[in-house]
Amino acid sequence: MKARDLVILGGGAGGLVVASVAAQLGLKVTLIEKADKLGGDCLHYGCVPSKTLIHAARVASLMRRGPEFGLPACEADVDLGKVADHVQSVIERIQVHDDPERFRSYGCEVLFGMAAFINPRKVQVNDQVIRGRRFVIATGSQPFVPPIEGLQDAGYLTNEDLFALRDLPRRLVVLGGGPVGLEMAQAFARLGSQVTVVERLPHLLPQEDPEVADALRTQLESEGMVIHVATTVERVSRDGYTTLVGCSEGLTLETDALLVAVGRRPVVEGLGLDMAGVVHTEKGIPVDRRQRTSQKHIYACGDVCGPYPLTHMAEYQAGIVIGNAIFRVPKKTDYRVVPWVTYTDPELARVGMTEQQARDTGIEPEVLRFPFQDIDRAITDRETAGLAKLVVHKKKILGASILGPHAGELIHEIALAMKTGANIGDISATIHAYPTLAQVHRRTVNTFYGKKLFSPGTRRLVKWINRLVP
Ligand SMILES: Cc1cc2nc3c(=O)[nH]c(=O)nc-3n(C[C@H](O)[C@H](O)[C@H](O)COP(=O)(O)OP(=O)(O)OC[C@H]3O[C@@H](n4cnc5c(N)ncnc54)[C@H](O)[C@@H]3O)c2cc1C
Ligand SMILES: NC(=O)c1ccc[n+]([C@@H]2O[C@H](COP(=O)([O-])OP(=O)(O)OC[C@H]3O[C@@H](n4cnc5c(N)ncnc54)[C@H](O)[C@@H]3O)[C@@H](O)[C@H]2O)c1
Repeated sequence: MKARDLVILGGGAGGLVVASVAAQLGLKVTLIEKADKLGGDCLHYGCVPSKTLIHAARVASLMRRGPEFGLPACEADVDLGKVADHVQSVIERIQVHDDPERFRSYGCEVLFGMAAFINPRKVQVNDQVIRGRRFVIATGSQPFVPPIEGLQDAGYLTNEDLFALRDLPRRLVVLGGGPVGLEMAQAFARLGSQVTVVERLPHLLPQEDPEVADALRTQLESEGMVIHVATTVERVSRDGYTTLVGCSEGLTLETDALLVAVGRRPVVEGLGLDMAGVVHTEKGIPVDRRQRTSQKHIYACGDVCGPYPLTHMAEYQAGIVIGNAIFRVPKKTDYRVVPWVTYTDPELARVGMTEQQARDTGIEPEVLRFPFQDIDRAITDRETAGLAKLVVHKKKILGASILGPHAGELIHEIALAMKTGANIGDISATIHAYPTLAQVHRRTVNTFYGKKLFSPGTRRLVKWINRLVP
């Protein structure tokens, strides 16, 4: 029986980072992936295909918007099969980084098959049993499909089959107004589907600041999407090729395709976690701040443990695992400054607290806002929808929500300010190039200083100085 220093279950974002570093440091590492290729959800069914599709749909939208720029209008005659081929080609291009041979060249053993613990020190894959000193569970998550009457019989799509569609559905109902639902709803709407979103709660993106989420909703509706919030789907049925989606308040939607995007479920089944003595629930595997499970030699990272089901967080947690399991230093997670982005157009980016979250901790924050309609670069690009909103206390930034063009890039200036303890005065004092979208940060913080600068007190002071000093 083989004995390894580190055995990793799952070759997605989290598992691959740990495998690559551990093998290059000379440890005996085995990486086990149940699919027939490495890369996980992000590469095959998540970030990469979704962002590629979003960009293709944006190009279609820009073609249509030609006259806004003095150019001819051009209605894109979309062949979804060709778009799907393009999406696949991008996956293949990025897949090169996750080629098993690359990992093998570092000395990492890569095995394909379903891994399961048979006891706290041993994992079985196919007919092999592998003994390990330490383990990392990085098995990710899968789409949660709610128990709605008739849904299984009527059929539905999830992110696992959406990107393989070759025919554009004329009508698409999206169940769930979270990041997956909204990104895909807008992309399909721009490619030509009539899209309706059904969200159970009163606001889209319920984890975001409602003011900013509602501004995004207005924008999506202006593009022709129909959005029902505070609406529950009660039953789904099929009538020939049409799917009937029965909702609360007697609303029935007719559609050609139904996308279920109501959240994720961590992959904990079939892993032999009971045999390993690893505590788990259907919400995932609880870990401490060093990413250790209830068995201290078994670590977990990524969607399987949360709390942020995002690729950059799986990678961040993988770094904590590397610190603890490989370098044996007690490195701990710190979630005070975590940025994330919903890649709608405009993008909605967030870091730190919302206004309400700050109030909930007993702080009375200063809230600074600035609209993109007054940012020159947004005007030149005709991308003026949205605003930046900063939540500030004693000049320190507690959080930010940005809805606007390239908000996902812009949020990182705020993330860096928060991480380094820079205050709004530092942002105001930093020269920002003209005309960039990043000027929104100076303009936002200057709404704070503007009030003080042009106050009656300062005006009196200026008058007085100018009288006294010749
Ligand atoms: C549509 C969509 C869009 C997304 N867009 C973004 C985005 O823009 N930005 C972002 O940050 N995040 C995004 N995410 C989230 C992101 O994909 C996940 O957070 C990320 O993939 C988590 O990485 P992971 O390593 O935990 O899991 P995964 O990448 O899913 O990897 C887990 C791997 O474990 C394997 N596995 C499971 N069970 C076993 C077993 N028993 N034995 C062996 N192998 C096993 C799986 O096959 C899989 O390859 C998106 C998700 C979706 C669904
Ligand atoms: N841009 C990104 O970074 C990105 C993109 C996609 C996904 N993700 C990650 O994947 C995770 C999963 O995304 P998601 O959008 O599937 O889940 P989510 O949990 O973030 O959002 C699901 C939405 O569906 C709603 N909902 C739940 N049950 C419902 C029902 N029965 N009927 C109608 N609405 C219902 C919820 O209120 C919520 O608004 C996210 O939390 C995120 O971390 C990230």
